[in-house]
Amino acid sequence: MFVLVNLKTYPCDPVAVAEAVRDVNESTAARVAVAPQAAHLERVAETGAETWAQHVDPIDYGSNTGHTLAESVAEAGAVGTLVNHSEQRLKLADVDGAVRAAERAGLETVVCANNPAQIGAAAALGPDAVAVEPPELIGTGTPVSQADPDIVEDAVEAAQAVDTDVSVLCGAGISTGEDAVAAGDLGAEGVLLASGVAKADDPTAALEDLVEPL
Ligand SMILES: O=C[C@H](O)COP(=O)(O)O
Repeated sequence: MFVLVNLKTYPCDPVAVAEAVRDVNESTAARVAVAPQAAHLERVAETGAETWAQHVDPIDYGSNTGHTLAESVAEAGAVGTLVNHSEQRLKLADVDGAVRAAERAGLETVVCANNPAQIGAAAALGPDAVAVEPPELIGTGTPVSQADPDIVEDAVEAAQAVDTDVSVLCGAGISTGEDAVAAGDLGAEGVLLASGVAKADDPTAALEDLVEPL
């Protein structure tokens, strides 16, 4: 199972969390990665943790002030990127453009979406994976895999109807190993989570608990 820890803009120490991700990744069959803010990518990647960007823009080199270029995050050490996170929504054409930009830079992609219908549309754009996240559960500590299992199963069905090569992750409120196992039982191949680790008093212990049954 893929466990992707998004640090958002939480006031945690990104290097300390990345070191925990690196160490936990070595002790589990799960694949564990971390997505820090763009400004922290290089320092996080230097820890040896698998490092993802939180966003890239649908742009190429040129006059794009304030945008995030896929090649630059790859150069900073990212191996993948989220696209269209609920907190960084894009128009459909821009989701497509961001996925193409990420591919151009050799980045793996996870396109986020709110519901199964959007998951089908996202899967049609050919990312490596999609992640279904009901916005109302994000940051609540109420796990989508237990509070709304139908949305996960329907998202898996919607993605597979479009492209069986696209993996499905789920996110929102995931914080324990039990939540992640429930996600796997519903057909998800991974989980996308944030507050359960980034806001934990002891991120290493939180991660160890999360991967323990995986
Ligand atoms: O990117 C992560 C998701 O938005 C889930 O956030 P959360 O684990 O704090 O609910």
